[in-house]
Amino acid sequence: MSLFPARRRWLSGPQRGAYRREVHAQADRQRWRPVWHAAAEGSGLSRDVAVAAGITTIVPELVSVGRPTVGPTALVVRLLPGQLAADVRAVADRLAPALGAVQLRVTGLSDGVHVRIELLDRDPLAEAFRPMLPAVATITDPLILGLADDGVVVSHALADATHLAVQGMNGSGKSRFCYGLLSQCAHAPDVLVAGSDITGLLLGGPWAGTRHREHQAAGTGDLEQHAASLERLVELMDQRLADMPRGVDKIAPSSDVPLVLVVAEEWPGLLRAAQARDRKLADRITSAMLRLASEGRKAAFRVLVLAQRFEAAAVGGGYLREQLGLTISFRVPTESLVMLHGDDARELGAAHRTAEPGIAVVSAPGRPLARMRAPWFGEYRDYCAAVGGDDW
Ligand SMILES: Nc1ncnc2c1ncn2[C@@H]1O[C@H](COP(=O)(O)OP(=O)(O)OP(=O)(O)O)[C@@H](O)[C@H]1O
Repeated sequence: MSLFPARRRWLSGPQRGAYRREVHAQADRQRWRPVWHAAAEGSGLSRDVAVAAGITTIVPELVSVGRPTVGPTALVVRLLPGQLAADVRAVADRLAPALGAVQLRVTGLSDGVHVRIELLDRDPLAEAFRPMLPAVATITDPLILGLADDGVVVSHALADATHLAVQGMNGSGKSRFCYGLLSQCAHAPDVLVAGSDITGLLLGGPWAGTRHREHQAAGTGDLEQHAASLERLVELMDQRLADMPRGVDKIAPSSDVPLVLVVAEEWPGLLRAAQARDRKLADRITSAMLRLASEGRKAAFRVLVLAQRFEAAAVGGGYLREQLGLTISFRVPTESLVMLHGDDARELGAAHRTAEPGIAVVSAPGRPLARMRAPWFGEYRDYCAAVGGDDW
C-alpha cells in the first residue's frame, strides 16, 4: 500500500520520489530529535538560556539524518554559537553510547557551523591492516604509514623536507611500524639508512652486507662508536652544505648523493647509557643529533627519532622535538600525546592511553590530526629478509 495515496494523483514520478524521501527524512528527524537532545544534554553540549517563561535548555540543532544503504547513519547538527567540532569530539565517548553507537566519527563541515556525526558500530581500526608494502624506487614515492579511520591510506614521501618522531610505550607497535617503514625504503638507490640503535635489532645485524651498514652504530658494547658515527654524518652534512653550487639552496638527492635517513632507535636510552658512562660522550651525541635535525634538511638529511615518550629531559631538550614535523604516537599517556601533537590531541587522550598495539595518532604541518592503524608487516625475520636480502 502506498504511503501517500491522497497526493499520488497530482505528483509526477520523480516528484513522488522526492516527496517520499522528504517525508522519510522528516520522520527520521522526528524520531532522532529526542534521542539527540538527551544525548547532547547528557554529554555537556547543551546551554541554559533565559526566555520569557523562565530557563530553557538548548542543544545544537539536529538538521538532518542520513541513512545511506552503505555506510553508517550520519547526523548533521548545527553547533551553538562559539562551539567547535572539537567540542563535539571531546565528548564523543559519552555521546556514542547515548546514540547507540560504538564510536563516532565527527567531521566539521566547511561552513564552520555544522558538524557531521557518523554513528559507527565498531572501531574502524579494530582489524589489522595488512597491505602489500612495496619497496619504493625513489624518495618521491610515498611510503605507506597506515590506514586512517576514515579509510584513507596515510603516506609520506622522504622527499618532503620533514623529520619524523615516533613515540609509544613498550609493546605499542613502534618497532613493527619501523620494520614496515625501513623495509619500504631499504632498496631505493637514492636513500641511505644510517643512524644509531642501542638495541641492535632495527639497525645493525639485519643490514649486514648492505651499503647502509657502515653508516650505522648498533648495540651497547661500544658507545663511542655511536658518537663517532653520528659525528661522521655531521661531517658529511657539512661537506654537502659547503659544496652546494652557487644559486642552489638544497641538494637534489640521487644514487651518487643519496638522501640520508638518520634513525635514532631508543634515543633516550642511548642518551642515558652515554650519560652513565661519560657526560661528554652524551653531549657529543646530543649535539650531533641536534645539528643533523636543525641543519640537515637542505643537505638531504632526514631524522627519524624513536622514544617511548618525548619529554624534553629524556630526549636532550625540547629543541630536538620541535624539529620533528611528522609525528606519530602509538599508545602513550595523554600528556605525552599532547606534547607531540599539540592541544587538539587532548580529546583523543583517554582512548589512546589504552589503544591496541598498532593504533597510532599521526599529525604533521598541514595534515590534520588523525587516528590510523599501522600496517602489519610480519615477523622480525621478514624484516631482516626484506632489508638484508638473500642471506636471511
Ligand atoms: N600494526 C600492528 N597491527 C597489529 N598488531 C601489532 C601491530 N604492531 C604491533 N602489533 C602487536 O604488538 C606487539 C608489540 O609490537 P612492537 O614490538 O612493535 O612494540 P614496541 O612498541 O616496539 O615495543 P618495545 O618497545 O617493547 O619493543 C607485536 O608483537 C604484535 O603482536
